[in-house]
Amino acid sequence: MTMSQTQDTSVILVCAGNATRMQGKNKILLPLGDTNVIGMSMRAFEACPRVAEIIVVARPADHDAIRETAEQCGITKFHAIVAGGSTRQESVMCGLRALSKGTTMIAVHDGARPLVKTEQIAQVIQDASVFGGATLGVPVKDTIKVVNDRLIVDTPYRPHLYITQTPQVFKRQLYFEAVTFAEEHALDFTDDCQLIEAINCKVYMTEGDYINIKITTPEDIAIAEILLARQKEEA
Ligand SMILES: Nc1ccn([C@@H]2O[C@H](COP(=O)(O)OP(=O)(O)OP(=O)(O)O)[C@@H](O)[C@H]2O)c(=O)n1
Ligand SMILES: C[C@](O)(CO)[C@H](O)COP(=O)(O)O
Repeated sequence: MTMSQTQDTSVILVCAGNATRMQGKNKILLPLGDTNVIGMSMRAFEACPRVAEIIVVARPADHDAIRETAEQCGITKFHAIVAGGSTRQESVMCGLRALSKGTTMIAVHDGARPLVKTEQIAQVIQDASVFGGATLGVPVKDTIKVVNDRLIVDTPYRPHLYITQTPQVFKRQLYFEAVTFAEEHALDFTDDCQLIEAINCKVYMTEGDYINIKITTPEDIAIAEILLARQKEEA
C-alpha cells in the first residue's frame, strides 16, 4: 500500500482481551448505536484524514464478525486482523507486525473505547507529531489517595493527575525504540505511554473529554448508549 502525504498514521485497535469484568459478555461485539462497540471505534478512525490504515487485534473467534462489521460500516481503511496475546502489550506487539512500511505515526486505541471523537483523534495525532508522543486524557475530578494496608500514605496533588485514555500516538521510530527496550528488559505495561516513559522520553497529555469511556463492566454499555443519544441531540 502506498501512503499519501497526509495519510501517515497506522492505527492498532486492541480488542483481544478476555472481558472478564463484563460477566462473560463479548464486549467488543455488543450492540451500540446502529452498529456495535468495534464498529463505532472503527468509524471514528475511518473519518480521520491522517489515518492510513486500521489493524484490528482480536480473538480468532471474533475475526469473521469484526470483518463483517467493518464491511457494514463501510470501513475502507481496514488493513488487517490478527490474533492477540495474553496481555494488552503483547496484543499491541501482534498488531505491530501487520504495519505497512510507509507510515510514520502509530496510534494505539482500545477497541473498547467506542465513543472517541474523530476531532480528538486528529488533535492527539497532531500533538504527537510535535512532541514525539501524545495521549488523550482528562483531569481527575476526585481526590486520590495512595493506600497501603488500608492506611492512607499519600494524597497526590490533584492538578497533576490525569486519567489516561486512548488513542496514544507516537512517532514510529521512537515507538520501536521503546518497544525494543521493553522487550530487552521484559517490561509489560498497561498502557503504551509507559513504554516511552521507560526510555526517559516525554509524552504530551492532550485534553480529551469524559465521554471517551472504556467499556469495562456491564453498566458501561448502558452509559455509552445514553452518552451517544445526548451527542446526537446536541449535533
Ligand atoms: N490480552 C489483551 C488484553 C486487553 N486487550 C484489549 O485492551 C483494551 C483494554 O483492556 P480492558 O478494557 O481491560 O479489556 P479486557 O482485558 O478484555 O477486560 P478485563 O480486564 O475485564 O478482562 C480492550 O480493548 C481489550 O480488548 C487486548 O487486546 N489483549
Ligand atoms: C490503556 C488504558 O485504556 C488507559 O487507561 C488502560 O491502561 C488499559 O488498561 P487495562 O489494564 O487493559 O484495563
